[in-house]
Amino acid sequence: MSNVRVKICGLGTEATLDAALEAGADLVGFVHFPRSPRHLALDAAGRLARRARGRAECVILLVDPDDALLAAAAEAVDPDLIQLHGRESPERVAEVHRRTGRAVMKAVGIATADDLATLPAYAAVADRLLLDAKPPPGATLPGGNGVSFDWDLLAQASLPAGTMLSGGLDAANVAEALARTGLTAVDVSSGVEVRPGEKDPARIAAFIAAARGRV
Ligand SMILES: O=C(O)c1ccccc1N[C@@H]1O[C@H](COP(=O)(O)O)[C@@H](O)[C@H]1O
Repeated sequence: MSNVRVKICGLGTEATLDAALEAGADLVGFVHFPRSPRHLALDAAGRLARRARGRAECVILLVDPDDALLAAAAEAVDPDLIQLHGRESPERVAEVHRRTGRAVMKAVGIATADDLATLPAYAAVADRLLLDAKPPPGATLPGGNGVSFDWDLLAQASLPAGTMLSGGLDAANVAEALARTGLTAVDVSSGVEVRPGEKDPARIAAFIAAARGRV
């Protein structure tokens, strides 16, 4: 599917950012969450975002940010999208949009069919939804864990256009994930790394080619 939109998340260097842009990434993500091996200070994320400007949408990933962090991230990174990957309520998602004037992508963890019940409330206030696996027991991160959820749960769900699929995707499974869910947008972090936090240009290119059905 050549119209598939791809986000590469957790980029941390100019070289890997350039690799993602050259391979045709539609969105590039920068993680600001100190516990993550992909954590970037806001000024570093801002430098990479300026490098990508005009070539891809820039996303700053935050987890349960307070108002001060939101303002600092908007100022330093000037993101096209703020990805909220914590326990933000629908009311908080709406408030983040109102306060920053930025588009907001809300990540929602999916483990069982019950989790789909929360989606309409988020869809009403978020500019985009991103569906991720819930963290496995003992995980210290709310995302970026390289684990998938049962894609077939989405068969009965009515999802807004542009909803992104994430969680444990890689070049070997992304085509099947797209086919099974019917979604047309994907996000990857661990699946294009050689070790946590270290992106691999060859894996980034392979992932984007596989997502677009070019292999
Ligand atoms: O990537 C991280 O370090 C991260 C930290 C905190 C919250 C979310 C994070 N990443 C997001 O998690 C999903 C799935 O990642 P993976 O491909 O399974 O590793 C993705 O949306 C990332 O943006």
